[in-house]
Amino acid sequence: MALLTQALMDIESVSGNERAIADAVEDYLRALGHLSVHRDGDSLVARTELGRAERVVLAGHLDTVPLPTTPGSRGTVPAQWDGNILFGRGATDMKGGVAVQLAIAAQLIEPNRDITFIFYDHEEVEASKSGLGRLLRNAPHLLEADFAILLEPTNGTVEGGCNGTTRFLLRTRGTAAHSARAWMGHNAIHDLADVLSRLQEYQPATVDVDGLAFRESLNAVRITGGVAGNVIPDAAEVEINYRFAPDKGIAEAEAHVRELLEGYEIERTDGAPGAKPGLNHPAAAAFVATVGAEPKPKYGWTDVARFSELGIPAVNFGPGDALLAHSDDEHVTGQAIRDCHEALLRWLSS
Ligand SMILES: N[C@@H](CCC[C@H](NC(=O)CCC(=O)O)C(=O)O)C(=O)O
Repeated sequence: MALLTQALMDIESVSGNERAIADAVEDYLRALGHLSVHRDGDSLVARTELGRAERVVLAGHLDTVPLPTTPGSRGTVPAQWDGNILFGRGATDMKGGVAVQLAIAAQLIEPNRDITFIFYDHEEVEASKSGLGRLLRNAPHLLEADFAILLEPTNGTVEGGCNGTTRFLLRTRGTAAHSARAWMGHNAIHDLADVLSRLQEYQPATVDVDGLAFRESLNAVRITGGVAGNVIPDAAEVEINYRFAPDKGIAEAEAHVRELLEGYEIERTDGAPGAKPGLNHPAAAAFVATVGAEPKPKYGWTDVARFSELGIPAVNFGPGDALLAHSDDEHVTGQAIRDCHEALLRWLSS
């Protein structure tokens, strides 16, 4: 399984560049012969059609965040082994999970529930580009199910629900002038100092939702401004990302950010609501009991939100430590991948 993970990691698939990995996954699924396979762009749906009483989705995205830029980082492509630890982009988020999906697709010809395997593009970027969203528009019938498991990294436990995420552009405007005569202008970059200190002083909340403690985050994630080394900048822009607990929706999250940054020009550019854990739903509760470990909250955003919106109970359960996701040091152990695989295999064949 770790070698399958490595093979997937060796195919660079930063969001927008999923064609090669989708081709490889499609060839693999079609060669199995027992699944009905549907391709939509760089997303794939492969289903058993056994007429079982229940259908479960096992879903994972094929894309990754960009490769690290710091020289010497090990969370890059191709993957590399250090002892029994596999380093590289996508190790935790989430090619280990995709490898588990593929292994189960090959091994379980007669599972106890029908399985819909979904592999999709463009998860790590703005919600409007999501391959899963596109699948839902183009072929909603293929996604129908009683329960969904997202193989996002959860380190041996179930992570319930997910935080919501929303992004904003805050703009300041000044007056351009020669930087040797700065008093003739107004520096738009300097105006961001107040914005940055409000963000730095902000104390993010931890919100209890259905017994799980969701930690929120509010951060500047990108900053731009300035046209030349001798011009007072007349415009500057900071991108802000707010991760908010699933007790609130996008409108409430937006109002919170606008209140904190009152007085500034702000545009909301993206937003995806979170999902409450829903672990008291019978299907989710039964799965949590099978896994056996104490469930935790999912701090990142995942497509459990999309399935929950569709009325399909969903949880996160996949190999690797989410704390390493998107880091320059992304890695996963072979054991973590095997443990996740065995737990799912047990649940789908007992
Ligand atoms: N449309 C969203 C997509 C963001 C998805 C990404 N998810 C993860 O990293 C899950 C891994 C984890 O936290 O366990 C995210 O949260 O950034 C967006 O626009 O941000």
